Amino acid sequence: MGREQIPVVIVAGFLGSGKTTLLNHLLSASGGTRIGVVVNDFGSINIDAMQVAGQVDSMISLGNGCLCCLVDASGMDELLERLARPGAGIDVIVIEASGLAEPRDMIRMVLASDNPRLCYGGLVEVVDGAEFESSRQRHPELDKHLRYADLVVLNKIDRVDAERQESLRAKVIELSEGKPVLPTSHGRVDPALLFEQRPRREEVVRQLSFDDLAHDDDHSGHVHAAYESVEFSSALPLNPRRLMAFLDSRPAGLYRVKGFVHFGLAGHRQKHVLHTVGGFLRFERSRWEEGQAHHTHLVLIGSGIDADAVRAALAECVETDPAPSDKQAMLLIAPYLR
Ligand SMILES: Nc1nc2c(ncn2[C@@H]2O[C@H](COP(=O)(O)OP(=O)(O)OP(=O)(O)O)[C@@H](O)[C@H]2O)c(=O)[nH]1
Repeated sequence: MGREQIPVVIVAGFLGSGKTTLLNHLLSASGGTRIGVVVNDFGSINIDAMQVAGQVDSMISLGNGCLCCLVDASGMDELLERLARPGAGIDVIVIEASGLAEPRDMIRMVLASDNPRLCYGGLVEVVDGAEFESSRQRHPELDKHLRYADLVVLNKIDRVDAERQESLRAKVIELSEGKPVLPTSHGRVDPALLFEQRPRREEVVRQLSFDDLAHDDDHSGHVHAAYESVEFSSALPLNPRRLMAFLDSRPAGLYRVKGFVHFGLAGHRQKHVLHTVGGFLRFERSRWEEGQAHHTHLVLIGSGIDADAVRAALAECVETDPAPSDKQAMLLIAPYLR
């Protein structure tokens, strides 16, 4: 079986919003997941400490260049190629965009990559909750950045009065057009939201861990970003038309869908691995493991989603025809097949 694809997650956000803090949190809470990091300003990341802790296996610095200026997609490809080479053993790549980067260009560069080992892992836009209104006034383009986000981390919520938090969140949801918005402090997002977590590898000698090195260990009173996770399984095949209708109209708050689907149509009985991040959708055909019963299993993750409604909508996608023959329906899947 081939290696799983490596998601490339872009962390963007205005200057000082907390991108580096979020990245440091992901590194310290990643367990055994190996994160390859691309940063273009390493001033604030304590690289020596991370290397001591064995948390960062590969790090590529772009010095003082702005990442979004690398518009030549092949340049980005090369950069990602180095982190994606099988020998590096990297599970996920996180690009920390400089505060001035144009998120749309960053997404385009990642999507343009033709490296089959990589997949788009989403744009995480970090917002400084405390400075939100004043930053918007000075930089109206920030509103647009929110629209491109797959997930918005509403950071520094500890600096926002309790009575203002709800209206602030509502405003960010409105500007991001319904994207999942997670209020946090110190970027404490559950890494499971962004990538698969692996158990800590035993060979990593834990003399000194990043947790030990991190300065603010006091988690009391900190907000942990809340999200919902829904699981759906079916031993019966799914109807491709109905599944595509569900995916086309999925709520904006549904950040990720991952898993595999069984469409019981003759000629299309392979395992269809499904991966969505925000508005991005991809199917990949794969083989069922030896002896594995053909079935569907999906995990759906989002914020502000109605778990029962999502489950009910998926139940509606179950094939009712005992001998499905609508092969045309697979044409709806074809544009998303890799
Ligand atoms: N009170 C508070 N401070 C925070 C929070 N998150 C980050 N900070 C502080 O805000 C400052 C900026 O955080 P960074 O993580 O460096 O922000 P950044 O987005 O990487 O900044 P640039 O690289 O300059 O764009 C640092 O002093 C952080 O310690 C938070 O949730 N609450």
